[in-house]
Amino acid sequence: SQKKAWSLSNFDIGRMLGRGKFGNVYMAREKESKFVVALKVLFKKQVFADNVEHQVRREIEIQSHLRHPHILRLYGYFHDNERIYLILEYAPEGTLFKELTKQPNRRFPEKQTSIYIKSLASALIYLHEKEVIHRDIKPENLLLGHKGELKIADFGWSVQEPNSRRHTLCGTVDYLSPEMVSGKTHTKSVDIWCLGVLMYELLVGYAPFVDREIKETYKKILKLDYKLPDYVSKAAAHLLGKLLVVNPEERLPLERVMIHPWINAHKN
Ligand SMILES: Cc1cc(Nc2nc(/C=C/c3ccccc3)nc3cc(N4CCN(C)CC4)ccc23)n[nH]1
Repeated sequence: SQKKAWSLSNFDIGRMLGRGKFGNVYMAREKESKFVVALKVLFKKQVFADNVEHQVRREIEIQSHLRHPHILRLYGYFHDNERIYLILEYAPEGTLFKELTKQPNRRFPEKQTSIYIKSLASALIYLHEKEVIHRDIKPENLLLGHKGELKIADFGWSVQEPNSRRHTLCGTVDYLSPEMVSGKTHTKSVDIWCLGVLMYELLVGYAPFVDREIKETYKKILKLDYKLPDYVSKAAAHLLGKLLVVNPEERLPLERVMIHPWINAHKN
């Protein structure tokens, strides 16, 4: 809800948090309230050059109406001659990508992974109810709140962390679903595939179909060619087998993910 007309003079700008394809993200504080936000700056020249202006409008329109504990808030936006500014919720614990690299063996324990996956599934159910799909939920686009809770933070932009591990400009191909690799349109079910790819990456430390050659990754995706290390539990392997399914119609519905035994094992 764009109640107030914001401008740069309302904010003290802090440190740069990350470098995006269309501009950078800074910590900022609203002067009157001292409320800390993240300010995402998009350069109009870059946005128009890449002809994504309609996408920016759509993303702002969608994101500003979403209210969910695991989806990063967009509080408002404003622009000047050169830039568009998005006023975003500040997530104080950084990106899941960074947290993953800090873990022993660069992978999360199964209990922690199940908590992340359950949060994401509930956010995706909410998004699907609002007919919003394909939030590319890779670790670079997931942030952590002050209690370490997960927040989907993407606007559909491929954001490159300063030392991001994936250097393809359009974001990694590791998360592409078979239907997208074969150029079909994507439906909500693409998010269930991406949830499976993310679950694998958090448990193992790298994506299931990763390869040096993009063409090889595509082949592996289409053939469902991935290996499960033996330390992955049977229950986790069972859920992965229900998410990483080539036929979009056969993937486990998100409501079923929420009640899967592996997801709720940490309850007891
Ligand atoms: C939109 C947003 C970001 C955000 N918070 C943070 N973003 C990014 C990195 C952001 C980024 C942006 C563009 C491209 C790549 C990364 N890094 C962060 C790093 C943080 N720290 C402090 C906590 N440390 C454990 C890790 C480093 C804290 C918040 C961060 N809240 N809301």
